[in-house]
Amino acid sequence: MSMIAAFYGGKSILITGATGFLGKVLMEKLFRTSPDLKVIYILVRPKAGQTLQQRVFQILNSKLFEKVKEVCPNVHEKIRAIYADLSQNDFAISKEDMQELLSCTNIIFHCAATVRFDDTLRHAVQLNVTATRQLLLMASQMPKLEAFIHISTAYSNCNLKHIDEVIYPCPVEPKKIIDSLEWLDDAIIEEIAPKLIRDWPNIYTYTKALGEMVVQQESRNLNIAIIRPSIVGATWQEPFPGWVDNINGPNGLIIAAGKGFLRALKATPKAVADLIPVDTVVNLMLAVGWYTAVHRPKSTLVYHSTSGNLNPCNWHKMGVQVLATFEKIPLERAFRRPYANFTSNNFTSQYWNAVSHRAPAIIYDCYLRLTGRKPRMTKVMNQILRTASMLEYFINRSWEWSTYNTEMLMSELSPEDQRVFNFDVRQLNWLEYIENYVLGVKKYLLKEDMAGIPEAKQHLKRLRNIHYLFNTALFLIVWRLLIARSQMARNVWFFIVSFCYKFLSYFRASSTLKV
Ligand SMILES: CCCCCCCCCCCCCCCCCCCCCCCCCCCCCC(=O)SCCNC(=O)CCNC(=O)[C@H](O)C(C)(C)COP(=O)(O)OP(=O)(O)OC[C@H]1O[C@@H](n2cnc3c(N)ncnc32)[C@H](O)[C@@H]1OP(=O)(O)O
Ligand SMILES: NC(=O)C1=CN([C@@H]2O[C@H](COP(=O)(O)OP(=O)(O)OC[C@H]3O[C@@H](n4cnc5c(N)ncnc54)[C@H](OP(=O)(O)O)[C@@H]3O)[C@@H](O)[C@H]2O)C=CC1
Repeated sequence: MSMIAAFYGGKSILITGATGFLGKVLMEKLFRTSPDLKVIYILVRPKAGQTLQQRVFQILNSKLFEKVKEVCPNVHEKIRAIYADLSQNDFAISKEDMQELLSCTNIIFHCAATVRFDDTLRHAVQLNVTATRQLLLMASQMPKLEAFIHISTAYSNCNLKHIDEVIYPCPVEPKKIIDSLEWLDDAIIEEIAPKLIRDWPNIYTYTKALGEMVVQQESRNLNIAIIRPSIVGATWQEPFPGWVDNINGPNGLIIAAGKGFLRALKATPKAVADLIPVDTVVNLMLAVGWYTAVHRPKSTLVYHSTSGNLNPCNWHKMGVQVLATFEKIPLERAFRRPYANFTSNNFTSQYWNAVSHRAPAIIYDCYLRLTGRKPRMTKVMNQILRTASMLEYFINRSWEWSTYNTEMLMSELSPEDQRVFNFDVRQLNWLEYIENYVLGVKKYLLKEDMAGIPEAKQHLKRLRNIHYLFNTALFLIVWRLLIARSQMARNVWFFIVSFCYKFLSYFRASSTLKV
C-alpha cells in the first residue's frame, strides 16, 4: 500500500493554476492514485468566453483524464471550481467560498503564475509575488492546513552558476517593490524594470525569485516547501507517454523545427538541456506534500526537480533525436524539410537567420502575392525568431543544481512509493523520451492524425525535389551572371570545361585501347 496515496485520502486540497500544464497533470495523478480524497478546490477564472464550469468540463473530458474516469467515476463531484482572479485583492473570491476554503483546506499546491518572459513588471509582480503573499496570508488562517507547497522554477537564481537547495536573497526587498508599484505609474515602472532585474534574463525569473523570498519571509509557523522544476516537458510515463498541451518552452520550437520554419538555432550544442518530464515533477510534488505534512521539517526545504546532475543530456543529442523522429514521423504540411544546426557563434547565427529563415519567408510571401493571396510567412517567421531569441539565454548556458533534498526524500520513500511516485530521473531513457515527446506534440498539441504520415512523407519528398531544383536553378543563374561580367569567372569556366573535355577524351581513348 502506498503511504503517499493513503495520505491524500479524505483530504481537501487547494490547487492554484489547476488549468495550467502542471496543474492538470497534478489533478489527474491525485484522482488516479487517491480516488478517496475528499475534494480538490481549484481557483479558476473565466477565460476565452468559457465559464468556470465549461473549463472544468473540458479538462475532465480530455484524453488526459480518461484513466481517471475508470478509477474515480464521480470525479466531477470531487472538483470544486471557485471563481478567483489572483491578480485581484483577496483574489476576488466570494465571502462564502473564502470561508469554506479557510475552514476546510488541508494541503495547498500553489502552481499559478505568469510564465511569460516579457510580461510587464506590474502584472508579473502581482501574480508571482503579491498573490503568493496573499495566499500565504490565507494559509495562516487555515486551522486544518498541513502543508503549503510552492512551485517556483530552477531558473529563479539563473544569475548564479551553481545553485543549492536554499532560498537566495534578492537585492531589493519584495515588500519595497510591491509597495512602490502601488503608486508608480506604468511608464516609470517599465523604465526602472531593467535596473531592478539586473543580471536576471527576464521579468519572469526575477519575479519568481522574489516569490521565493516572500515565501521565506511570510512563512510564519506554516509547513512550507518549495519545488523548483527546470524546463518542464511532456509526460514520461503517466498517464501515458508524450502528453503535452501548450507551446511553452521547447514545444513551440519543436513544432517550428518539424514544420521546417526553424532550421538553425543559436544554441551551445554541449550545454545541458535540463528538461524534466511533467509527471516526474508531479510525483515529487505529491511526495513533498506528504513529507512536509507528516515529518514537518523545521525549516522550509527547497527541492530541485532537475535532470542535469543525475542524468544529463545536451542540446546536440536532443536536437539530433528530434530530427531523427521527424524522419520517421513527419509533421503534416511542412513549409520546408526539417533540418537545422546549432551554432553558438553570433555571426553564423545571423547568417543562418538571413539565409535559412528570412529569405525563404520573403520568397514565399512573393509567391503568395503573385498568386493573389495575402502574404503571411514573414510575420510568422518574425514571431518564431522572436521566441527563439527569448529562449536563447537558456540554451547557451549550463547550470549545476544540487539535489540533496530531492535525493534525501527519495531515500525516505517505501519501495511501493518509489514505484508509484517515481521521480528518479536516472531511470529516464532520453532517446525514447524525446521520440515520445515529438510524437505527443504531433498527436496531442497539433491534433494530427497518424494516418496522414504517408502523405506527410510524400510532401517532404516533393519539398526535397523543389529544394534541389531551386538550388540548381540558382547556381546556374548566378554562374551565368558571373561569366557575363567577369573575365576571371570566364577563365575558370573555360579551364573547367577544357579539363572535363580532356578527361573524357582520355577516358574514351583508354577504353578503346582495352578493346
Ligand atoms: C553540432 C550541431 C548539432 C546540430 C544538431 C541538430 C540540431 C537540430 C536543431 C533543430 C532545431 C530545434 C529542434 C528543437 C529542439 C529543441 C529545442 C528546444 C529549445 C528549448 C528552449 C527551452 C528553453 C526554456 C527555458 C525555460 C526557462 C524557465 C522555465 C520556466 O520556468 S516556465 C515556462 C517557460 N515559459 C515560456 O516558455 C513562455 C515563453 N513565451 C513567452 O514568453 C511569449 O509567448 C513570447 C515568446 C515572449 C512571445 O510573446 P508575444 O506577445 O510576441 O506572442 P504571444 O505569446 O501572444 O504569441 C504569439 C504567437 O506566437 C506563438 N508562440 C508563443 N510562444 C511560442 C513558443 N514558445 N514557440 C513557438 N510559438 C510561440 C503563439 O502561439 C502565437 O501564435 P498565433 O496565435 O498563431 O499568433
Ligand atoms: N512549464 C515550465 O516549463 C515550468 C513551470 N514552472 C512553474 O510551474 C508553475 C506552473 O506552470 P505551468 O503549468 O507550466 O504554467 P501555465 O501557464 O500552463 O499555467 C499557469 C496557471 O496559472 C493560472 N493563472 C495565471 N494567471 C492567473 C490569474 N490572474 N488568476 C487565476 N489563475 C491564474 C493559469 O490560469 P488560466 O488557465 O486561467 O490562464 C494557469 O492555470 C508556475 O509556477 C511556473 O512558474 C517552473 C519551471 C518550469
